Amino acid sequence: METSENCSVKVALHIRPLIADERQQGCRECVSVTPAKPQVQIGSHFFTFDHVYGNGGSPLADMFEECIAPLVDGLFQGYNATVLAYGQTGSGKTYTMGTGYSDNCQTQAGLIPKVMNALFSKVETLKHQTEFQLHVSYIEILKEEVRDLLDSVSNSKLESANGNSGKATVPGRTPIQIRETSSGVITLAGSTEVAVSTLQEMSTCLEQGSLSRATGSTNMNNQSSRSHAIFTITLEQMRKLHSISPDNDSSDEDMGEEYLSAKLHLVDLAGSERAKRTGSDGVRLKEGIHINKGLLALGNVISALGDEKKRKEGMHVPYRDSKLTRLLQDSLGGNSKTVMIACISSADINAEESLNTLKYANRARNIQNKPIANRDLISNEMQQMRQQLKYLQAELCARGGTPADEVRVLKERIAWLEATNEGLSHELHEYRSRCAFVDNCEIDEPDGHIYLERHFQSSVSSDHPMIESISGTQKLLFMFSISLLLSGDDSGESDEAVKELEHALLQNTMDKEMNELNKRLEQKESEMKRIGIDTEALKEHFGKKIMELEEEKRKVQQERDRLLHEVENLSANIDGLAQKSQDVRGQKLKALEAQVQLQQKMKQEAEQFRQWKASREKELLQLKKEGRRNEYERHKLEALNQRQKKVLHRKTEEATIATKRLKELLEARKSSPRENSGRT
Ligand SMILES: Nc1ncnc2c1ncn2[C@@H]1O[C@H](COP(=O)(O)OP(=O)(O)OP(=O)(O)O)[C@@H](O)[C@H]1O
Repeated sequence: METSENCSVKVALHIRPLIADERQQGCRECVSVTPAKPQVQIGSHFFTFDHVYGNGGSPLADMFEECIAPLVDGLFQGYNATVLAYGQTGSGKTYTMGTGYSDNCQTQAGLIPKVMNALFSKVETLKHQTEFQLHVSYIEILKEEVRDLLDSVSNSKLESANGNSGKATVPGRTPIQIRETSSGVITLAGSTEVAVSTLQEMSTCLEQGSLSRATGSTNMNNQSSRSHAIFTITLEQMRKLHSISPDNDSSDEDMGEEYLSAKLHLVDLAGSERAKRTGSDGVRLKEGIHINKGLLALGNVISALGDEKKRKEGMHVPYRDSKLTRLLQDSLGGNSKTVMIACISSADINAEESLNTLKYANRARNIQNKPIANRDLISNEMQQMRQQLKYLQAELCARGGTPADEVRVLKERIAWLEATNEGLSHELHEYRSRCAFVDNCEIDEPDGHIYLERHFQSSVSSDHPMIESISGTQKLLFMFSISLLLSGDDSGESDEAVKELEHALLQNTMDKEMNELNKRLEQKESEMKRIGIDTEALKEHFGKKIMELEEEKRKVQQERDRLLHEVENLSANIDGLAQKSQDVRGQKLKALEAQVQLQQKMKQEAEQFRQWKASREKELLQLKKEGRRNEYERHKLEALNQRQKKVLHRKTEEATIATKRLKELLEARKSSPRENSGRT
């Protein structure tokens, strides 16, 4: 695949005009568009988007050409694309996308039908050079479940089961699973991919699927979409590649094939809604809750991706929070060119929801996608080579001259070099054959004339080193001999001249050698002389040096002895110090030991004291206890004493009374005999 380039999500705003219901309610428009600018104002808030359509902005009819057609073109270059319609319920998403399309109401054709038209007209123009294959799939996410809108079996079953289209999952049928390939591409396992080859076939798929989509009536929309729907067109192409000749821009050479594949997701989201306003309950309410949940997850993904700081910090993007965000993973922050169509109603009754949508869409503008052309590996390599070729051509242009000129010059130069090379090879060949011929001649002519001729021809120039070495008359003779030889004179004179020449050469060489030897001898003699003169001085010099060295040695020895002595002293000192420190350490140790013993003693004494104190306390307690007992006994005895005293007192009183009575009785008895005696 190609290297990616960053491209932000484009946002187009569609402002729906007031509908009949709203007019009846007396609603007013609350959104205004800044003239000639893609800017809107709602209350005190201003928002700028890539495009604004409706309500004073560009006409909605321009939306396809301005926003979507480039995506369709991109499909043919292998770029994935996504068109995403977002907005509150009843804001015009289905109207804009054209998912509610039917052949009978072409007037309201939304974006999808236009995409299909553009796609097939382009296929038609390119079909001669490219092989195309088109597939469509159509799914919806209803209550967090992915459903296949093109599965005729499930849909017919549904229809017969419900008497209605697409409202529940088919029992026994495996629900569509969302999978992620190793390269991070999101796929749907088990969804139907219908191969289509005509516009009619694709329209039928859209119409059939849209009929199967879950819709329902709410207070805010008669035909409200109750699910998020994704209509996906897959375009595969196999292109023939041709090289472009630099001379004329026509293609001339077949360069193999290129495979490209791209997907276009056309997403019609369910609208955000408030149960109070839609008046939904039961099933509708549950649907609404799921719809809002999915949209909230989408909002969180948009927030995470749209915040540059968070993005740079590599913050987690919660794609896995819902099926919707998982399916749109590539469309938001991934490999896709994405256009979001934010739909709002201009009615003041919807102002709050519209403001929310504008904020949501504004954040989406910050999302950076990384679209890449989906080529197979070989095609990709080819593409890179083609790009390299382009660069090289551009470089040639930059250096001056058109690439065609440059190429022509280079071609001419190559041709000239080839011709020169050929000439030189030819010459070489000739020389080789001549050499072979001369060698043969040498063998055939033992008198050596040809041999000499060959050698002297090459050395006939007077600045040849051999000739240079011959001086004066010899040189003249030599040159003369050669000229004789070369003149082809075959007489006895030439033989003599040759001999003379050889002799002269030999003599010359010997003279030279002799001279050389004499020179060297002279050199040696002068050297010997110089050495002989200097011997005494040298002896003296080295004697001095030896003395100096001896002196130095002596000094060094003295120094060494001194240092050794110092070291000994030091070691003795160290020993003394060590002894001292050992003594000090011993004393300290003793002191410490004494301290420790004292501490131990104190501890023991403290322990003994504690024990003694404990026993005394115990004794005290016992004594107290005994004292208390004694006290108790004393009280008891006192009480007894009191009681006994009382008894004694009572007894004493009784005794006194008895004594008194006895006394009385005795007195009475005493008096009675006297009376008796008196009577008697
Ligand atoms: N540009 C427009 N011009 C005229 N009418 C429009 C326009 N846009 C939308 N409408 C009308 O507004 C109504 C609601 O539109 P639509 O069903 O497309 O909304 P929606 O956003 O898809 O709602 P939901 O989320 O509930 O499915 C429809 O009657 C539609 O015809």
